[in-house]
Amino acid sequence: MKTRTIQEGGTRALVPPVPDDGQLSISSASVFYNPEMELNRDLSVASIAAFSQIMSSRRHLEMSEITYVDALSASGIRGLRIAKEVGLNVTLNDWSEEAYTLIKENAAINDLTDKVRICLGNANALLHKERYNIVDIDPFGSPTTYLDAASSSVINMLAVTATDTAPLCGAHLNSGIRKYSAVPLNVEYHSEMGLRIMLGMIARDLARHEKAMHPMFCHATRHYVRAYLEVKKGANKTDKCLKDLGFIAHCTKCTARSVHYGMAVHIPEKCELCGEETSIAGPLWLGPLHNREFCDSVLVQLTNRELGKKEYAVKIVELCRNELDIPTFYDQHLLTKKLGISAMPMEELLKELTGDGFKASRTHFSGTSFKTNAGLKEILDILRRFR
Ligand SMILES: C[S@@+](CC[C@H](N)C(=O)[O-])C[C@H]1O[C@@H](n2cnc3c(N)ncnc32)[C@H](O)[C@@H]1O
Ligand SMILES: [Zn+2]
Repeated sequence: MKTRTIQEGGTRALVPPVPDDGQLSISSASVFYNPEMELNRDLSVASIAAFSQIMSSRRHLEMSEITYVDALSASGIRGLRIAKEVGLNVTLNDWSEEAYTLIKENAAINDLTDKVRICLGNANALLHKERYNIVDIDPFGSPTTYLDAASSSVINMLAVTATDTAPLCGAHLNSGIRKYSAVPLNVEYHSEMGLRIMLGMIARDLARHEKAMHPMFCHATRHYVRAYLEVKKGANKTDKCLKDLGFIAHCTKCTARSVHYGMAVHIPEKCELCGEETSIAGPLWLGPLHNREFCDSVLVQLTNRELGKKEYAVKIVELCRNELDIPTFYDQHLLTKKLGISAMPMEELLKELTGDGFKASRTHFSGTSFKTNAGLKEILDILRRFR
């Protein structure tokens, strides 16, 4: 296979050349390497390092005693970075023979041959057979077909990427329903919707194995969503976790929304504000997306490392750290456009909301979005005040 050398963080790797048309697709390269995912992998290194450090100090473990698997490795770059830059006991798996050969070469050029285990086989077979402290599922497309096996395998942390943003966000509705056993809505907070639909699915998969999840840090970009979830075993913990599943009722006319916790709940059919019929999304995850202390630890890890996408990564984690635990956000531009007035500076808007006694924060989802516990009516009153 023709290859070129790339460097991410402190790790080098041989990867397939960029296709002639510059378009990356699953069929254009025999082994998939996506340079756009460097940010995702930089954040993985920092997040998994932060989590492993917490584990190692709580349980008096050496980093090399903590097991990590990248069940879908491709060139191996993700897992090799975790081995080299974090020092965990890493297993890399892929079912493609070409990927397997390339991972071996990449382990060798990083002096990791004796330190990592490389497997050729089906990710689900491996994960149903073996237990790992940290399980990473980073597929091309939807992670759902790996979630049962990953839930069976995981002991402490599950990290999951989904790149099928159109089904997740309601743009391809039937595909979303088929893959995630849930109804997403293509609304202005569709990126958060996608993340919460994926998390809802993961919570239900883990629950079948009597495991509960606690999101530590989750983020969405235009091309994917990614979640780092602490996992705990036990029926009671799992029952408690499932209480954070539910539905969102959204009014497509005025954009008011209400959240309804539970799997069998009564959801009002009419918008409480304008009386229009609501659309229902779910079941999805309504609980927190981030743990503040964990985000602080990830920030320390990012600051202390040489990373290609460090600046952007820090910005995302800082925004996530300060995001309110509220399941939807508003887009200021959409609201002011509807009102026919111009938008106010975001800091001003947040100051007005907090001045009126509400909580308010920016979000990492977009520069024009904000979260608040104020109702739509109160938000519109503030925007009109500043027209
Ligand atoms: C998106 S790539 C992985 C990218 C990699 N995690 C990274 O960060 O660069 C997905 C890989 O999964 C492999 N794959 C797909 N289905 C699989 C399965 N059921 N078992 C094992 N490998 C599989 C493909 O061969 C491909 O190399
Ligand atoms: Zn309404």
